[in-house]
Parts: sequence; C-alpha cells; structure tokens
Amino acid sequence: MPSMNPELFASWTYTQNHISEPEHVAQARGRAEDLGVRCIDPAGRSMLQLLCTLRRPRNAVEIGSGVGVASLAMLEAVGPSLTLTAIESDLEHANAMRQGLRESNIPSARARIINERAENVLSRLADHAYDLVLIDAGAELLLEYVAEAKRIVGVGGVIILNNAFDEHRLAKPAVRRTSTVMTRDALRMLREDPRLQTHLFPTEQGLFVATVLPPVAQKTR
Ligand SMILES: C[S@@+](CC[C@H](N)C(=O)[O-])C[C@H]1O[C@@H](n2cnc3c(N)ncnc32)[C@H](O)[C@@H]1O
Repeated sequence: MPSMNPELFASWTYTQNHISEPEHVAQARGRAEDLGVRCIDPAGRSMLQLLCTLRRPRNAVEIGSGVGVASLAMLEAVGPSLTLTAIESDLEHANAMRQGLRESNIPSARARIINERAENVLSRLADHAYDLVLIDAGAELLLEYVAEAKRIVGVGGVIILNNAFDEHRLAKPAVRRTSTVMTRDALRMLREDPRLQTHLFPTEQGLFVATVLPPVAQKTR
C-alpha cells in the first residue's frame, strides 16, 4: 500500500495543476462562487469528460446540477447525441445553468432542467433507460440516489458519485459525521454489488465510478 510521501503528494499536485479549462468554464465557476455553490473540481471535470468520450452516453441524468459545470462538461464531450436530464432544487442555480447553456449555444432541448427535489423526481424515471447518472447533491439522501441510479442505469452504463471524499473526511475512521457515514455506506453499496465494476479516482473531491457489467462478466463473491 503506498504511503503519502512527499513525492507522491507532489505527483498528485502536479496532476491537479496541469488541467486547463476554457474561458466559459471559468465564467460558470465564477457564477457558482457568487451563489456559494460547489462545482466539480477541474480533475473531476476532466475525468468526467474522458468517461463521456469513452462511453458516449445518449441519455444521462445529473442529480444536483448546480450552475452546470459538470452538465456542460458532459454535453460538450459527447455532442448533440446526448440528452441530459438535470435535476436541481434551487431555482437560482438552475437559472445560472440556463445562462451557461445559452452562452455555450447548447439548445435547451438537449438539457432538460427539472427544478425540483431529486427525491420527488427519480421515481418517475424509467428502469434501465439511462447510460450515465452523475450524483452530486449532498450526502443526506445519498443511499436513495444510489438505489435509484442502480435502477435506472442499463448494462454498460455508468454511475458516478462526485465528492466521494466528503471534504476529505472519508478516509478518517474516527469521523462519524452523518455525511461521512452516508458516503461510506453509499460507496460500500456500490462496491459490494457483483453487477458493478468500481473505482475511486483521487480527484480533488474524489470521483467514484461504477459501471454495470453484462451478466457474463459479473463478479462472483
Ligand atoms: C455540489 S452542487 C452540484 C454541482 C454540480 N454537479 C457541478 O459540478 O457543477 C450540489 C447541488 O445540488 C443541489 N441539491 C441539493 N439537494 C438537492 C435535492 N434534494 N434535489 C435536487 N438538487 C439538490 C443544490 O442546490 C446544489 O446546487
């Protein structure tokens, strides 16, 4: 097991610092700062774009889309073949996302923004109808979001959980805060499912990725 020596930390920092983002993303981050909303970090955004480029989802859901930094990343990585359902409970955040989409010339038909609480929306989404679900709406209802994501994602689809480090509390066993316990339970729920292949990527906030395996490839435990 690697220990956190200074060289490892330097390499990690180098990775985080060598990501450049276009001007319109910086503008969206500025809007998020004004509204006091956290966005996916640059390494997470970059990883999300890579996953979208590899998987090329046609139907994606984002639970907690904020001002749309991650949404834009997905829409831009895949292009017109992706339709995104973005669920966001805060009207100001949803409006800021609409502004970002307009400025990026993304037609509103490609991003359906649902301004409601996710727990009231997810049960209306069809089983196995989505290729990608990004969860980033806080830890309070995380287990419910994970259960719904597992229901709506089809074989070969991807479930992504951002802020998996729970503000760097996850790895500290003594921390028993509700959000940390919820996050640990959610990650366990995904890791222990034999239908899923999982990995936790060490981005700044932690990006946990699970893909739904076809029946022949399912893990035996
Ligand atoms: C961390 S931000 C999302 C950032 C976004 N994924 C990005 O990278 O740009 C979390 C968002 O989830 C929203 N949220 C919190 N609870 C929610 C709920 N129950 N249903 C829908 N949205 C929720 C908040 O209003 C906030 O905008």
